[in-house]
Amino acid sequence: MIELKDVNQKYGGTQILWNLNMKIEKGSRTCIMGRNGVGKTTLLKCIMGMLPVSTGSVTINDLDMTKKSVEQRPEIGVGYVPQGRHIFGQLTVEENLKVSLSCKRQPSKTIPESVFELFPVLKEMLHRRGGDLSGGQQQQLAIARALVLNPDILILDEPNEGIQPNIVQLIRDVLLKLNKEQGMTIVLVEQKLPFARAVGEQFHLMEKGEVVASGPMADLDDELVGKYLAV
Ligand SMILES: Nc1ncnc2c1ncn2[C@@H]1O[C@H](COP(=O)(O)OP(=O)(O)OP(=O)(O)O)[C@@H](O)[C@H]1O
Repeated sequence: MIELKDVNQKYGGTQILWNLNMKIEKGSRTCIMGRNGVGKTTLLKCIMGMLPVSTGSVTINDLDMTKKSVEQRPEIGVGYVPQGRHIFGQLTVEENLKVSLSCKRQPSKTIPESVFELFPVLKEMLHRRGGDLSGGQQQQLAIARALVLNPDILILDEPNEGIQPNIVQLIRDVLLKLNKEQGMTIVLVEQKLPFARAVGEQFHLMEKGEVVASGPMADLDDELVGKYLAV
């Protein structure tokens, strides 16, 4: 389980997260939602150790994550697909995937075949430079790079931004499959309601750095959508 208790976070003098509390159950599919700028990416970066929390606690399976480095997250079984993908444009698809293998959790030096079963285009593009791939292919690579380490928890920050509909469907199917067949916990920051509803079982809705509503996805009704998501 991922648990955040009374988390405050500041960029310099500007406070972004305010006494934020959130629980994400093991094996769940959870969507974190909210309008632009409410602090969703900041929250994920705090979970990933990319930003320090000012006060409060972040635990994963009862381990205090505020004391662990970014590099220790994969060993604990946490995979991260950042907003904007951040693949290495000058490296080939194969090299991008192998970068992850340098992490201790994966004893093998071979890219698991399972990532190519999920994203067959990556096998075809294995020797192509990351920077030459389309946006949709880059996103598949970014997800595959996290999966190479066989995480128990996969955290994705708006994986569908600027992606064509057939790849959005593929990503949806992959996330559902990973959750159903491997029990992988899926944590998704998502602004698009249809995708969030298709993937998420649980939601947390954020506004101005706080969680304002949480529950099963069926409880995300028109009133909440109108109040906290509509633009
Ligand atoms: N490096 C930074 N320095 C200062 N302020 C920042 C920094 N990064 C983000 N912010 C501010 O923190 C607030 C929350 O940003 P964040 O990216 O976490 O929101 P978000 O909900 O993920 O938004 P989006 O949906 O647009 O990605 C915004 O007001 C943003 O301008």
